[in-house]
Amino acid sequence: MPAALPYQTEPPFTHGQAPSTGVLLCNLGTPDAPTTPAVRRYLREFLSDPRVVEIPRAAWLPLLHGVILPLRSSKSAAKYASIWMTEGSPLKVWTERQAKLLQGALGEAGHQRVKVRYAMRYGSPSIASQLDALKAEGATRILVLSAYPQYSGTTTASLVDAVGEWSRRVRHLPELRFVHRYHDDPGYIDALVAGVQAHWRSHGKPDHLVLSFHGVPERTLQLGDPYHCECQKTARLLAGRLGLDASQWTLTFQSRFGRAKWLEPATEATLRALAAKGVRRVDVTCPGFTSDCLETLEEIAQEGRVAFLQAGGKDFHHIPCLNADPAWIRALAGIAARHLDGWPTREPVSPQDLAQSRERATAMGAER
Ligand SMILES: C=CC1=C(C)c2cc3[nH]c(cc4nc(cc5[nH]c(cc1n2)c(C)c5CCC(=O)O)C(CCC(=O)O)=C4C)c(C)c3C=C
Ligand SMILES: [Fe+2]
Ligand SMILES: [Fe+2]
Repeated sequence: MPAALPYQTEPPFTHGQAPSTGVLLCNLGTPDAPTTPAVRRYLREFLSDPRVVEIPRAAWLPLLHGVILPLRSSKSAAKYASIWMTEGSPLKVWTERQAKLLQGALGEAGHQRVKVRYAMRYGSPSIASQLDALKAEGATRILVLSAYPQYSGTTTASLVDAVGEWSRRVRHLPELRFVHRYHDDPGYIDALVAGVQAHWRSHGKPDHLVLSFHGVPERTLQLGDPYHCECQKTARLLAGRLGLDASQWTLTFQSRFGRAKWLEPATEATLRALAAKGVRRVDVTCPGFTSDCLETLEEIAQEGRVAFLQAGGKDFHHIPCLNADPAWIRALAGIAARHLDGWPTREPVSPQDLAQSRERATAMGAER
């Protein structure tokens, strides 16, 4: 028996039929429901990714399956239940809206033939299913747009891995491009500035602004991950544009996981220290998260608030993420358009040409 081909059978690209370009907005992923089994499934997939947990598999997997999943799934499910929206998980709700709005914004910017979809690295809709869908819709070029403004091996590189996994079973691949970072993109910074200023117009200014980014193990910095540096740059640009001097803001890292040392200063410890120092009002915003999610709505807006108030602070504000803010959608469209512009179009052979080639090959075979 001949070995089975690793490829699926594919129809030829549909020549000249719109749309020929796809944009895939990729975010981290989230459980399908705020229940223990759904969170367990999600965490199992997420925390089994060697990009996320860089511990030798033989040591990590027994710990994950024997301790972490049994203990964490129900605790995390309760946290998810506290932030769940009628339409679903906030991360997914916002990412889906962003994709829809991005479709419109790209159309207005002259990219009418571009089809936008969104996907999740873990959970659904999977990256593979959405790449299949774009290809079936005729996309001969696909721009993979990360929802993370700052590059990290733990997140951005893992999106590339998932696309690579998909490509291994595809014969006629679309051309692929990746947006790895936009931590200092002027449109992104402008949208962040406008979001903070709008909050301050309605609620007045705080004594101190905390810019909280998701943490990663400190070891990744020593090993060459640019994430720490890109967070610093985003924070510097944002604070500068807000006219804050160094004493008025702090960059922190949240969401520590496990026993290893993570990037510091930690958000919660900083909130407690600020309160202890006599800071009465603190505002926290999370520029590295483009959508509100568990980490911003529960860890910051709920747990962070309690930590600050318990330590003696008087007033705590969580400034929402960019979500579906029109300035952000414009920025996202600008980022995508700059990667699409100048991407030369070379349509694959037409179905007619393909049929002729096949006929010719068959005829030559018959002559021999
Ligand atoms: C080793 C663990 C983790 C690393 C490294 C990590 C990096 C990292 N994560 C984000 C963005 C998000 N993380 C979210 C949730 C989340 N993160 C971890 C662990 C690591 N993250 C866990 C276990 C969880 C799940 C929730 C929990 O049980 O605590 C989310 C929110 C997802 C949601 O459904 O709302 C986001 C977003 C970044 C940007 C990052 C590295 C730069
Ligand atoms: Fe995370
Ligand atoms: Fe968290």
